[in-house]
Amino acid sequence: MKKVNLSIKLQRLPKGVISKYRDVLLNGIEIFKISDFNSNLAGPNPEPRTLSPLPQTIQTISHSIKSNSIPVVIVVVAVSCLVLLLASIICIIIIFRRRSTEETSRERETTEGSSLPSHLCRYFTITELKAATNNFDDVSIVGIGGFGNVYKGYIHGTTPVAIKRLKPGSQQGVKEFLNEIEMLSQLRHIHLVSLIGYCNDGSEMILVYDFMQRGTLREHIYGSDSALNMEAEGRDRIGCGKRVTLSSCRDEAEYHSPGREEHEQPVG
Ligand SMILES: Nc1ncnc2c1ncn2[C@@H]1O[C@H](COP(=O)(O)OP(=O)(O)OP(=O)(O)O)[C@@H](O)[C@H]1O
Repeated sequence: MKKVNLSIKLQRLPKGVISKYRDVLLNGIEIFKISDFNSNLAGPNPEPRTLSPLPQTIQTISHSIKSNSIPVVIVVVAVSCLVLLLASIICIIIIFRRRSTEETSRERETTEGSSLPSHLCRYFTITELKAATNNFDDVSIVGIGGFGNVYKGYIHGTTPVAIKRLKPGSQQGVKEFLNEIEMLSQLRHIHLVSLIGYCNDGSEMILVYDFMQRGTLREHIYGSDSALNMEAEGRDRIGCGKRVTLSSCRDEAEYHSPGREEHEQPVG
């Protein structure tokens, strides 16, 4: 039998430590023999476990703190899971909504522009053109023609374009709009302004051209003020000159639609 010196120490609780056993008196001590793992009491005592440096009371307190914090941890984890779940649901809803909106607008674009040659020139949405012209701000207007206001806008942030927006009650209508798109999207010539694209969202009819920095042929030859005060005779001459220019263009152009109305083109 292994001899072990046993000692019992009685002392006051350290300051600040609260225990429900504070007033307990030591009446007696019971000493037990510890059985081994086979419940056998015959052998020597097993090696005593190294005691924790903390007194039992402190262990009890820390244990009670631990057991108190378990529900808090559970609540925190549960709330975090709930928040995560809600966030994922919201994300999924947003993604689905965005996808369905994109699909709807794509469908609208294809149905509305189905009769138009979208493979030859680009289809712009009204949102893109609003962004390009600062919501069709009057400050962006560079000219007014028979079709409507012509705005200077920027696509891809830097590329300047002329945006012709059909005004309500314009003399030119759907037929001219379609004719312009079909003809100009197939006709490319160095001396003719290029049609980049169009927009037909809702009731909008908008044409997007290369922006001609130096204005129209008329403005280029006569200046913008003189063009406004031109005599009828002068206008006729320009009309004639225009036809000459266009007929020479026609010879060089890749394609010319026979139904195309000849009119003045801005110059590059
Ligand atoms: N591609 C362009 N680049 C720069 N300015 C342009 C462009 N197209 C038009 N403009 C400006 O807008 C004004 C009006 O042009 P627009 O072609 O609409 O008039 P229009 O000659 O009456 O033709 P239409 O009758 O076909 O509308 C022009 O005088 C010009 O100042």
